[in-house]
Amino acid sequence: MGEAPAFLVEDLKSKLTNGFHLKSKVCETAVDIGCNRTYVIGDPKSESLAVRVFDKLTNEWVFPIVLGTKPKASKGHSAVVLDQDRVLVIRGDTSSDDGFWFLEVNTLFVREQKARLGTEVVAWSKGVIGEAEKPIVISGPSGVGKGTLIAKLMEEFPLMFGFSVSHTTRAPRNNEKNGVHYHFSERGAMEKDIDGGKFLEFAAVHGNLYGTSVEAVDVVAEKGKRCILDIDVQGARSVRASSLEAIFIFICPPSFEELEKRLRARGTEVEEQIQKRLRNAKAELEQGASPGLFDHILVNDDLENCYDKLKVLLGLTDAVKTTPKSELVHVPLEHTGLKIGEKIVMKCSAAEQERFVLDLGSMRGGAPGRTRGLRICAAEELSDSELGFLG
Ligand SMILES: Nc1nc2c(ncn2[C@@H]2O[C@H](COP(=O)(O)OP(=O)(O)O)[C@@H](O)[C@H]2O)c(=O)[nH]1
Ligand SMILES: Nc1ncnc2c1ncn2[C@@H]1O[C@H](COP(=O)(O)OP(=O)(O)O)[C@@H](O)[C@H]1O
Repeated sequence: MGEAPAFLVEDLKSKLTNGFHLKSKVCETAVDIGCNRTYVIGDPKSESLAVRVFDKLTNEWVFPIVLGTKPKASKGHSAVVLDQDRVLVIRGDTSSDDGFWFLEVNTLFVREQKARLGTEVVAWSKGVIGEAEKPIVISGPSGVGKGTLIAKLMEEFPLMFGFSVSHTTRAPRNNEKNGVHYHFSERGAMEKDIDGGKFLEFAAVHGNLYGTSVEAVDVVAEKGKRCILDIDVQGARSVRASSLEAIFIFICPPSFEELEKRLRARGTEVEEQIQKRLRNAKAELEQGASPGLFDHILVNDDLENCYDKLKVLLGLTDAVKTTPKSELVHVPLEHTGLKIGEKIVMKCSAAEQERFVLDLGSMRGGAPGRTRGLRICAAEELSDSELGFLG
């Protein structure tokens, strides 16, 4: 594979000196990161946001493994280098809740995956406007009442909460539906997806494999709902260490005897499994008390009482706060932009008067999850010199 045709790469590069310009119908862009690599994004044929890398040291094209939830195809996009770790890709002709995507090329997550997979890796992370409500992690020993409490939340607030459907190698219980309670999986297939970086966390629990896929969390966020994860203490530790900021709640039984009584009364495990779960419960109860792991510990004695406390923790008792959805804007196919510090000043073609600022100053998170905290503000918030660019 010879040298990239210079006209292709040069033509495609965002003109970074004074901003970047998307000529309408441009389905391929190129940006330089570092002195040896040009990242080419897009494919004119399929309009997909495929990624390939031209390595100037070897004069070879590199086709990386692409992780994370991928953006949909786009009739045109623009690309601007934010720093040595990520490129902002703006999909034209979309609304702002699906318009801003981050191609991560050297973040900690990408570097970890490169080391693990031993090959070139990039990862997409979808930009989320505003501060989506934090996900909620609920842990506790088998039989304590996690599922019961979560079911009550989902029933009372169906539009607010979404359940992160885990994968597991455990066999389904009589009342459990595949894709609803769990994605019931073969161990081999699940391990392959874990190796492919598709899981936020996974753990061996009671002799089975359980895991939360990135998609499982994104699907809930995609619906604008608050994600609830029912995962064990090992999973809680992994999420605590990840870029996914969450609220961590541990549910305790009023006594060990009561826990055993509930587990037996539920009638879903055979004796051997009950014994295993009770043995594990002792360790889980200790873990639940570990400093800095869980934000809240709730004793599930009387169910209604515990449920009321859970709602207080989640701020559900007073008039439900409707966080004002930040103004969604339309990102037209043809747009021009200028990166000024942590702001992207967007100006649209003459025909469209939209002009707005994408403020990245408080963005955080990232692949394999989403990049949150983006802010859209009016151009009027700009200084005169910044406005000067808008003409
Ligand atoms: N780490 C992790 N644990 C999970 C996940 N899904 C379920 N678990 C935990 O696995 C344990 C067993 O779950 P399950 O077999 O449904 O039994 P239950 O606790 O009696 O409902 C529970 O502690 C769950 O919280 C997951 O995606 N990741
Ligand atoms: N506060 C409670 N008092 C008595 N029984 C309860 C209480 N909470 C849950 N249960 C019952 O205990 C059993 C285990 O509850 P479940 O939600 O399946 O626990 P987990 O999901 O933590 O394994 C179920 O039969 C449930 O109806």
